[in-house]
Amino acid sequence: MYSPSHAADSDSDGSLLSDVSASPPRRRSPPPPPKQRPKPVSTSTPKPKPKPKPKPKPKPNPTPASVASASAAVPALRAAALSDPHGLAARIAAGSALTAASTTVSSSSFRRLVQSRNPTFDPATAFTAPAPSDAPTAAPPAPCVPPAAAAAAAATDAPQQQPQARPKRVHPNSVSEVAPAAAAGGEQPKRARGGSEGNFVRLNINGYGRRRTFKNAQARRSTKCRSWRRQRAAAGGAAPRDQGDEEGDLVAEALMEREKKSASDGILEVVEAAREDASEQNLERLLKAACGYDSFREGQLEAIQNVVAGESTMLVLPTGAGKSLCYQVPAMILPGLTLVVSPLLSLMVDQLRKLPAFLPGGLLGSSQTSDEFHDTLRRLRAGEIKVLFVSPERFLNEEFLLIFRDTLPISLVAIDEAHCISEWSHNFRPSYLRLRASLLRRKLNVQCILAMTATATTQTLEEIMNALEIPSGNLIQTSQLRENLQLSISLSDNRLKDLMLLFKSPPFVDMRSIIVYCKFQSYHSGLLIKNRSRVQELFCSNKIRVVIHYSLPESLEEYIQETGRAGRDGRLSHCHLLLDLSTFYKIRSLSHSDGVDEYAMSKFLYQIFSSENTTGYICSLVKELTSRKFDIKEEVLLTILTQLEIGHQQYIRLLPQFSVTCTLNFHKTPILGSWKNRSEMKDGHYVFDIPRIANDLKITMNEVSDHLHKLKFSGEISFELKDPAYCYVILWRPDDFNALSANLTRWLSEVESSKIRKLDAMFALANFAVKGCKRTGGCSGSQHTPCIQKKIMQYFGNGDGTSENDCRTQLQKSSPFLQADIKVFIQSNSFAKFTPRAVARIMHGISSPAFPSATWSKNHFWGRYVEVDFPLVMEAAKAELVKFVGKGE
Ligand SMILES: Nc1ncnc2c1ncn2[C@@H]1O[C@H](COP(=O)(O)OP(=O)(O)OP(=O)(O)O)[C@@H](O)[C@H]1O
Repeated sequence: MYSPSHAADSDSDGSLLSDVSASPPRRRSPPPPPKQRPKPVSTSTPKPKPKPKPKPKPKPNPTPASVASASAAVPALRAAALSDPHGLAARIAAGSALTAASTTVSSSSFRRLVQSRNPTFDPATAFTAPAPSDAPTAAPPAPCVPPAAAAAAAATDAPQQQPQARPKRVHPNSVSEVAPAAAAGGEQPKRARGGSEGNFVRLNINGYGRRRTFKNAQARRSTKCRSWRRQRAAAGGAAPRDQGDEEGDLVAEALMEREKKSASDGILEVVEAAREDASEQNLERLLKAACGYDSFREGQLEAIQNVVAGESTMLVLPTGAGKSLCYQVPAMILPGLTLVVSPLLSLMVDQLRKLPAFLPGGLLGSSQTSDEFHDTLRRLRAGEIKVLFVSPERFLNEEFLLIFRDTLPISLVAIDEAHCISEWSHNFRPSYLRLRASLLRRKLNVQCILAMTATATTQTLEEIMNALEIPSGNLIQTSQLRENLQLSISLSDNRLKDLMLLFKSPPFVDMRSIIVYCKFQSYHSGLLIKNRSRVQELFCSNKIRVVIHYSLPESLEEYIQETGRAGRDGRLSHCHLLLDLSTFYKIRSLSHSDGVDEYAMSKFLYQIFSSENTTGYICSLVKELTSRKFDIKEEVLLTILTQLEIGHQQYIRLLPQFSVTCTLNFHKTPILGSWKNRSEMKDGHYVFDIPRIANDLKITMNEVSDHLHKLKFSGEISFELKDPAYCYVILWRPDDFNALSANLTRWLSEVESSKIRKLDAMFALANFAVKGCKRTGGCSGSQHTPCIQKKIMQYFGNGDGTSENDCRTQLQKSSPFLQADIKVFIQSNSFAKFTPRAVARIMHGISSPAFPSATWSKNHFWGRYVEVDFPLVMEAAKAELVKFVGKGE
């Protein structure tokens, strides 16, 4: 197993650096097997939808046995690591374990848990308290009051002293007003009841009150008019139902009756009608009743009908065109849960807030507190959530899958910003790599996927549809451009001055709400909270009329997305781009910050699969340490690990990230024998590695952590967790490390090239507008709407997303002083172990984990050659390093 101390030792030769001496001899890697290409994607605008084709019958739900046999295909892992890796099942069943603080160590469930997993575990030795002198001598602090106890005390005292305030009615999806729930036992926020809100929908459209096995995939397009009731009865009727279910049904039925009576707005009736027959008329009635809109916008109806019929669909609508509605309406109709995967917390919060009032939503983000997480879990299990927003990081990890085991049927997975799946998109996200139809089907029994994006080239669309197994006939695409945007560009050598001038000149001078996109500073920097909320509100309420790009966007996709923030209400709006060369060079340089040398990749792979890391055991890589050691950014480390998990061969299984080093102090209970043996004493504290304890005791890291929390809440210990790490279990060791590292390096370098091509295409467009446009096709002054639109259409119509670009001429091919400067630089910093890439990054002013800007930007060569193409600088550095090493310096 990897531990921080090992990390420090294992690269003692420092040989990762100064790798100019040839990499270890290796066989050339075989190219990865060719990807299966989907049928060609039509990009006509808008595209008439082909007649529905008969589809193969959806596969029946895998039985638990079939799921078990599928998972048995991978090498056997320890039961402990697989069965309940985070103790979630237990926590879900028993409520929050953290609040059960009264248990003592000797009677704790922890002991039973360890014994059940590890029969050879000897509690007598493990839990025998050593002599008191072994315990740290620090004076015990005042006993902590467990939060649950404090909450309970507050709950019993408070009402006697104060008259009860009338509960405030809140929108069920109000983000700001719903306080995070206290741990179990604490008071939960009250939800709005009655009328057409929360409960009404929970009971009537969730279907959780009764256990149905309805699967929307069973609906066919040709049966859109088939009764939803009949489908439900057919699918669910045969399943044996136990008494508990029947009771649940009765309760649900009774409540449904009650709620029906109070449903004054008749939404239930409209929802039922749309379930019976998802015709245009019924869906429009639902749209009117639920959202208040009279008609669907282009693409919406078709997408909704597709999804309701259980057909996976790719939806490409411009920003602000109303993509969210395409999962909201199906969520009202479909019986199970709708999961929405979204890349940014702010997006999720915004979408959650915008759910119709009676469509209850929840959120599971990667930065949630444990209380928030447990509150969402509780609401999920209580059937109070119909639409769940999930971050891609949370999605499909073991902890997440456990939530859905057995209980919650999922009708639809909607993937927002689906372009993040494709490494050829402008915004590739490693965590999106896990979103594959095969995985969704296997792990969550999801049959229907809705992928949504505002911008994607044909190559990106192909890749998304391939990964999500969306038939080419199910692409719904309208123009990626909105007609109400006036696009202008001007060349600037003093952007701040030009920005100020712009603000003072028409039409910008009359505008009250403006967004300025700056690459290197966020919108709220330096804003007072009041102003910041106003900007946020304007941003969310579609009232932005002007967008100014102070820096060049990194791709045409980004340009479209960002300009798309303006005029979302359809009114004429203005978008101006200030083009300057220095920003272009800076951004282009930064595009090289993710690259990895093959040699570093190979060393990293050896670390992952180090012989200390036993197959089937929990292994960890401390993020910061590993990143510095291999000079690879943390996101790139994660990308590589994810590839090892989801590639053609599954080498590892990623576990949730965890802080793996624990520093412990005992206040009451002397240290557990088993833990003591595995700890080091440092400055009077016990320090141990959580994965090591988990592996030795055959329990999960979450179980170790839960136990620590219990002891902490009962005032027996205090502890600190540090060293956030990537955690994984090895399933399969690579046969050929060299081939694997060559493949991964090549893949990363292709991703990097694609990023650069996109930036170059953006630059080419802007450069053409300011220098090449003859202003004959309707362009005038800095107004370039016609020529920009034309170029954008060409770009998106072009298979690989590239377009002719003239930016390369802007980059210098070389410089007479480059070689000499590199020589001086290397000689004057001979203490450092450089790679050619590291030298080139410094010459380009790019910070990296091993050569951070905080240290290296003081060097006067920092960023000096930003205008010379990066690969050329790398070549020059390599030549100099070879000479330097050759001389034995
Ligand atoms: N059929 C409709 N009629 C009127 N307004 C609609 C309709 N559909 C959606 N809208 C409104 O359009 C606005 C934009 O919708 P939404 O946020 O779903 O757009 P989007 O396509 O997801 O945009 P982005 O790509 O920027 O996230 C919302 O205020 C929404 O209520």
